Amino acid sequence: MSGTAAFASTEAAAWTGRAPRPPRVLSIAGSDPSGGAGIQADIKAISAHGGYAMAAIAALTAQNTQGVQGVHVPPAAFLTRQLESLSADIAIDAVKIGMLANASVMDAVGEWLAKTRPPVVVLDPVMVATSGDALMDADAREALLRLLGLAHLATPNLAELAVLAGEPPAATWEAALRQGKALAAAHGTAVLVKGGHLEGNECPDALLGPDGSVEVFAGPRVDTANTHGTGCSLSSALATLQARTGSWPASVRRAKAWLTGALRTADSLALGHGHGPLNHFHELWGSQAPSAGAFTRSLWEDVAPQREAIFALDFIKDLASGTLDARHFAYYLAQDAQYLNAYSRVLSRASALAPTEDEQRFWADGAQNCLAVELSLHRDWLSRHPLDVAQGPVTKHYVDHLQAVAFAGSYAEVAAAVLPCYWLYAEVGRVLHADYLKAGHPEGGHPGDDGGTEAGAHPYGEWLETYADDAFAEATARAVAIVDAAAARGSEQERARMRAAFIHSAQYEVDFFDAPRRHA
Ligand SMILES: Nc1ncnc2c1ncn2[C@@H]1O[C@H](COP(=O)(O)OP(=O)(O)O)[C@@H](O)[C@H]1O
Ligand SMILES: Cc1ncc(COP(=O)(O)OP(=O)(O)O)c(N)n1
Repeated sequence: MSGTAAFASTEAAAWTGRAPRPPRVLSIAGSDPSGGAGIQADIKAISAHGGYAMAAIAALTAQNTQGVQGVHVPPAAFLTRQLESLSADIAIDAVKIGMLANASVMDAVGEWLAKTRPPVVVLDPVMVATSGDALMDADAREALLRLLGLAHLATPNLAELAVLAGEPPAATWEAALRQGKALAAAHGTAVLVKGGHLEGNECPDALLGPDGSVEVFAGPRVDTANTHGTGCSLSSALATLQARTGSWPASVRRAKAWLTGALRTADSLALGHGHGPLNHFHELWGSQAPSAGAFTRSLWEDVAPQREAIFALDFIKDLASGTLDARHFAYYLAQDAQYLNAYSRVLSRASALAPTEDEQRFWADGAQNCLAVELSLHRDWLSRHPLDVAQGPVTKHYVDHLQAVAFAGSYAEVAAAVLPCYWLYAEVGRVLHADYLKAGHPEGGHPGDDGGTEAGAHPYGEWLETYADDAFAEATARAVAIVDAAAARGSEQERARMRAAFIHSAQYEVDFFDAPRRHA
């Protein structure tokens, strides 16, 4: 989706906490006295993302982790009084809307929004609690749709999406995306389709623009029953991050990484007997520093969707089978040469920031190797497959991201950002090389120096052999260990930034392998 370039620069500012002042974020929602969802969750999520939280209470509930025992809706006119008191005095940077129980409350909020026009409005169309209890009157759909037109982003779960779309609940992710696209186009509002209620190991979300744009955010499904308030917390985090970064994709990426951490550590709160709350302040409260290897193991698990995506790419499958279009291969090499040049500079930055001489030397060696490989690409491959290509969009975005981290990030963050290039490349090399040998190709059974293909030889055999290089595997193991050590020394917040940088780079690795098919 467009906006990725803008994302690279604004995101770094958001992550380094250099926003000039906290955005003022208003939640208009219902109260959950157990603190897991509603206003209480919103205030925590806004605060966790550096916003100043305000709240106008649209409903009171009696609820706990097991269900909703009662709902009281104050008169809509009193909600209007709360809203007008606020906007008469305080400039509001973002609004998150949650539980609005009936049409008159929705219309009151709609009137105030139309008058006030806050710069960011996120609508989480709460209808039913995780426990299954109804939180919205069944006849309020039309009023909710009117409100949708006043929001910049709506964040329905699959059941809510179906109600808004006027269709049965989507049974597949593809069907949900179709419903989300139609809703976004019909109301001129971006829609975040959420995969929380899907089955399987993955938990994707997708940002659908009213212009038909689609950006999918992969994420692992966390195995926990403590999911009370995920939708409330996500939408509040998004409103706050959007006010800080001005970029929806950047906000979704960051909020999702945070939410995954909040779910991962939710069980440690051990609250109630039903669906307990998320750990909103997992980045602030910290936990014990991770034990050796645990941090990078969790990173590896985080990027399971990216690893899977790489091996599902036509580029990788065709490279392995030898059927890859020579033009695509040449494009890949040309981009790789350009990438390596920039990557070398980022490794030099890691070297400059390194806390020990040993690590300083390790990254400096890596930087030098990149330049050597770049040179050999030009000498050995690009001279045989000449292709005059400018820097492609994926190369640019990947390099922008790395440079943003190198410019503004700590040593630990830079190390985490450069790690996927080592680790995923080594993994691809390991798997492709093993398949290559399994298919009966002998070591050294590659084309001659003239670039011609000998009968029966794999056209990319030489390439695949250099891919599975023992020295590179060793360097990868060392980079992994360095990242673990840096994570153990860092704070919980720094580890969260490391994780975000790592996941971000891993996604660019996928895009990089897919770029020849899209741009060659
Ligand atoms: N078990 C889970 N593991 C990881 N992410 C989850 C899990 N459950 C929900 N999410 C995420 O929480 C957010 C809310 O999603 P969802 O549960 O679909 O909506 P709601 O909370 O409104 O019912 C989404 O970003 C979704 O991907
Ligand atoms: C007051 C209030 N607002 C919203 C909800 C919904 O929260 P939950 O059931 O956890 O569902 P998501 O927030 O995950 O959509 C609620 N229970 N109470």
